[in-house]
Amino acid sequence: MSDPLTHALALHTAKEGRPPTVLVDMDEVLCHWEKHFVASRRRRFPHIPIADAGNRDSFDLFTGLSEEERRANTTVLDEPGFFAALEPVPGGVEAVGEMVRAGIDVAVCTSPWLSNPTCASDKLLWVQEHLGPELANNTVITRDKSRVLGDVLIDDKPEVTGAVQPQWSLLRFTRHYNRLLEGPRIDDWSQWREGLARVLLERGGPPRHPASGQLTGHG
Ligand SMILES: Nc1ncnc2c1ncn2[C@H]1C[C@H](O)[C@@H](COP(=O)(O)O)O1
Ligand SMILES: [Mg+2]
Repeated sequence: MSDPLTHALALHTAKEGRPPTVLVDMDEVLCHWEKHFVASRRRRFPHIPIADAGNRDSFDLFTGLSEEERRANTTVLDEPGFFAALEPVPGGVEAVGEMVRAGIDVAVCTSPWLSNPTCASDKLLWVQEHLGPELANNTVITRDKSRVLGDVLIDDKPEVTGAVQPQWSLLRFTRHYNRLLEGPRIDDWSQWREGLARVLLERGGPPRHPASGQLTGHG
């Protein structure tokens, strides 16, 4: 008997006539954005206190801050090179490689910090360096992930919304600001197989013939 992911991939491929497309977020999913932010902020502005990474309840960095704190945060986030220097989240690079080897169509899907002049190119450099040129080719940089086609989006943002109804299903990557929300999640990359299998199986109905769209296995 096959494991749940192999089973889910086979069902999806039989129904859709193609393997699933999995979109993978970068900040706080593939790379440690918050840790780098807090360290840079303490280095640049040692006199302005900031909570340790992992201690904010709100996703929004600017909620309830003084003008001085806002300016300090913006200065750090706007620094050229900030987004190329992030450490990988353990297991993420390996998980993406395993997905590709399992035949999954993987694309990186990430939002830029628009006021940082090198953010988008730094994100591409990060993908190229850690995941290789093929994944760099398959990287979507957008402020609106609802417009990106895919079956599953792995993301830490509490609610990923945009201008249209997304086609993908969200598989949450657990972080402190999303830990109380309902829905499928993985707590770290060691859980990606079970998490992805669950979301794919929940999305799939009975298999359909790829060419005719007819239900299969019913006489
Ligand atoms: N936890 C966060 N709080 C505030 N802003 C964040 C957080 N994680 C990422 N960001 C910023 C940094 C980037 O500009 C975008 C990336 O968003 P993502 O949803 O990870 O693509 O938002
Ligand atoms: Mg993120």
